[in-house]
Amino acid sequence: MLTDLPAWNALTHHCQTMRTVRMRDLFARSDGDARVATLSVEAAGLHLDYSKNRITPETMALLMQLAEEAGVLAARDAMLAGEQVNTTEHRAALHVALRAAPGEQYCANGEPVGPAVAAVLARMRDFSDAVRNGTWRGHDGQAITDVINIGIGGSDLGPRMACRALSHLASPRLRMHFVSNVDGVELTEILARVQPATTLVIVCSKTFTTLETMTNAHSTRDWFLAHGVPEAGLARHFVAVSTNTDAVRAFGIDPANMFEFWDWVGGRYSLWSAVGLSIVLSIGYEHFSELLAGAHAMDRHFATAAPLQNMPMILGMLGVWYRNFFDSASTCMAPYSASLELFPFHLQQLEMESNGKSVRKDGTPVSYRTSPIVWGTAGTNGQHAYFELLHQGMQLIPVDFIVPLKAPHTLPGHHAKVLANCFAQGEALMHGRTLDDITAQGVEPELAPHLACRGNQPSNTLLLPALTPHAVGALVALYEHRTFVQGAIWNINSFDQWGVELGKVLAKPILEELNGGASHPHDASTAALIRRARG
Ligand SMILES: O=P(O)(O)OC[C@H]1O[C@](O)(CO)[C@@H](O)[C@@H]1O
Repeated sequence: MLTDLPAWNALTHHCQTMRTVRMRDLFARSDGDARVATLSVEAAGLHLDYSKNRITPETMALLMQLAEEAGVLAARDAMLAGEQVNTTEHRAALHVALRAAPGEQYCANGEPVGPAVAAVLARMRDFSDAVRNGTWRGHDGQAITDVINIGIGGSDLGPRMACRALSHLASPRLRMHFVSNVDGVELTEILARVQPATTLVIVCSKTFTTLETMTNAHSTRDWFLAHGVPEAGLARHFVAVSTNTDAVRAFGIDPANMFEFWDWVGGRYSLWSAVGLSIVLSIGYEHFSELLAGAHAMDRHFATAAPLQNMPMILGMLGVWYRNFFDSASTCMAPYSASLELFPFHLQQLEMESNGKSVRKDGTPVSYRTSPIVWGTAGTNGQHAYFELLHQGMQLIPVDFIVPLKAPHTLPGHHAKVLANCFAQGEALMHGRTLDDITAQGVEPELAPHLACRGNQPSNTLLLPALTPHAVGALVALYEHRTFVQGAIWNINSFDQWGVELGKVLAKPILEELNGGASHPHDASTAALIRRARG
């Protein structure tokens, strides 16, 4: 039992002390520089300063002791060894194999996966080169100008986020579009902007059965046919990314135009696989290789660095510290870069679909908190929206500031303002503004309480050298491994997602009823809503 471990008990006691410690006092001591040096770490080109946390070196030692006692390192090694760590689906979770260096060998179910991975990557390279250089053309011989990725969840969020993050490297000849929502609005808007003869569609779905994706794919296919593309010409406009060859064929896409991936790749860990085809098309294979190399560098770091120097372990255990010992319910992601604006959405699926669980691997209920709510938006926008609550609200909400040191553009003057605001927010959250501070400035006593900022709010600051594919790859892999560390501590299966199935199952009979079919039994509220919708 996690809560019976010696380190858990030691942390429970230690937390009593740390609740009363103010970070500004820790920084005010003469060893402030030493604190920063001790509580900073480098990995895969990223720099993490985690000194603005409610911790001391003793806290970190205890957290790593907990990781050791809870078997996190053994769990990591089992994942890397290709064991079936996804225990309910009896699958390995080998996303690291998708970005392995040549010569590294990973096996799923005892079979080496490297050759299959390399073969698909080679096909992705050849295909994307052909589309990008105009060799692959639409049915009437025109070059492709627009690519639509139709997918949802992991088949959308990862590639959409990466294309946005690296849009400064995108081919000016290819416009990328992403459709996920089944509501038809996204698809209608995109189809109004593209021409069928010059549009390539990627139907991206691990299962090739997902309601949203298949609905959007069928509507798009109908749109092509209605706009003069003959059935025989569709092969120039549709490719598939999937694990399900039969369903791809049944949809009408030749398996020769299918880019395969495998059941040991979880949807939310799949942007490194053929699911990243849209990324390759957008930024080119060389850049995609650098993205993989950045993730690989983080994988090697995670696999080999000592716990106290191990960035994913540090971030993961800090998350456990606040979630389990301070009962913090949510965590805020604040990338100070519009290019990274979709990163919090990617993380929402990564963390909450992975660790939003309440039973342990053996099916028994957990007796402690699991995944916090992950939320956030790009800075500096967030400052003018919800940061008030971070500074003056009631809850403890750790913040991760993520910022590239160089801008992906050449507009003068902007980036220093981004950095200044990012650093200032971390400083303000940590330092706060006490009544004494305010009174010393001569503020009227009635106004003073309204100006006070509680401070002592924890944050991490993660610096990327620039928005290079390598740095973005390392960043995403860092958070994948952070999620893994936390799942291992909580002893839950971070690789299944049975909870989302229930809603999918219940939607089927409701859809039949909305389409005029017979009624099914429902609770009174749902039945009334269906009656209203039917009119
Ligand atoms: O790629 P698929 O099979 O269409 O699934 C899409 C998404 O649906 C889920 O299975 C559940 O929402 C995700 O885990 C997955 O990324």
